[in-house]
Amino acid sequence: MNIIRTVRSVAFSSIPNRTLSTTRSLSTPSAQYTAFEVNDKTGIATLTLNRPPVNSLNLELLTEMRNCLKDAETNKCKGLIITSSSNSVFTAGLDLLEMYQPQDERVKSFWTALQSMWMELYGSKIPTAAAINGHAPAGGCLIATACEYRVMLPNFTIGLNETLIGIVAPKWFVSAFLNVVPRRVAEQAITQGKLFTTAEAHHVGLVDDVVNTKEEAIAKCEQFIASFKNVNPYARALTKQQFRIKELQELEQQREKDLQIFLGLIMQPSVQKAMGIYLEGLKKKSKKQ
Ligand SMILES: CCCCC/C=C/C(=O)SCCNC(=O)CCNC(=O)[C@H](O)C(C)(C)COP(=O)(O)OP(=O)(O)OC[C@H]1O[C@@H](n2cnc3c(N)ncnc32)[C@H](O)[C@@H]1OP(=O)(O)O
Repeated sequence: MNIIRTVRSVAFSSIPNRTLSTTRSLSTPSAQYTAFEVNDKTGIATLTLNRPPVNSLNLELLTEMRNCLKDAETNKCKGLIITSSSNSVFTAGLDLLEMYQPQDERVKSFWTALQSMWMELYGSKIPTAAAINGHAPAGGCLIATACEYRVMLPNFTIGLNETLIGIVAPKWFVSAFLNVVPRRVAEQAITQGKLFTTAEAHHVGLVDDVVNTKEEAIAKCEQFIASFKNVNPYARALTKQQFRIKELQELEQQREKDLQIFLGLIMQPSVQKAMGIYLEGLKKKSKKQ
């Protein structure tokens, strides 16, 4: 196995001690919202999202994620697991504050960073797995469906709920969802903005397995990655590419158009109003708790 020399990480207390003896993480001053570790024994990288309270995906977090994904692939890690440092939220999806009353240049960089992160994850040559240890609405579901394997803890929710906020899930969000659930289930769920419970998600195939603890979820992801141990990585990567190249090329060729569609949509006064009301509702709920 290649020895990893460049690993981006933020040290934080929620990394279980169990992993400390066998994992390595090097800090970079710019990594604020992620921890990135590589297990020396297995060669598997773990990317932990760590932007309290709900890991909402802002420009900086998306940029860090992309850098970690690139590092994992460049350093020929055996696979990559994405999880969260929170006990209840995998990620709350895109940071609504990036899209509500946005600044022109920042919102463009934000969307471009999301496109880049998704292309890196969806097109990754190495096996990818999501240990979904909390709620995963919208952008959270996007990250999960970009991975090759998903395992989830009970009593959380996952799905593309954009229509409930008055926004529209872009085509590439839908394509990845369609890879894992039947078309009819997808159409009904996405138009309704349905968030599936863990049990429902398992039933329709949106998640592959359900386990009770984060440790078990990581172990399941490791098992999935280890299932490729006798497979030639080059042949595996090219085969995976055959399944995913269409969506990747479509977005690559239409990045600017996709950005303009996004801007056109979120800048509509009615969409801004709906987003403002939704955010207000979240804040009221949060104060009551
Ligand atoms: C063309 C446009 C396409 C765009 C595609 C969009 C994709 C997206 O991802 S849009 C985002 C969709 N996300 C959601 O709808 C989730 C909203 N959040 C929740 O439902 C809940 O927060 C939760 C279930 C994820 C977690 O619940 P809980 O642990 O109870 O935490 P709180 O609700 O109390 O939230 C704490 C704190 O965080 C703020 N917040 C929550 N989600 C977001 C978010 N996505 N963006 C920004 N901020 C968020 C919430 O307002 C609270 O803030 P404070 O009141 O200031 O503490």
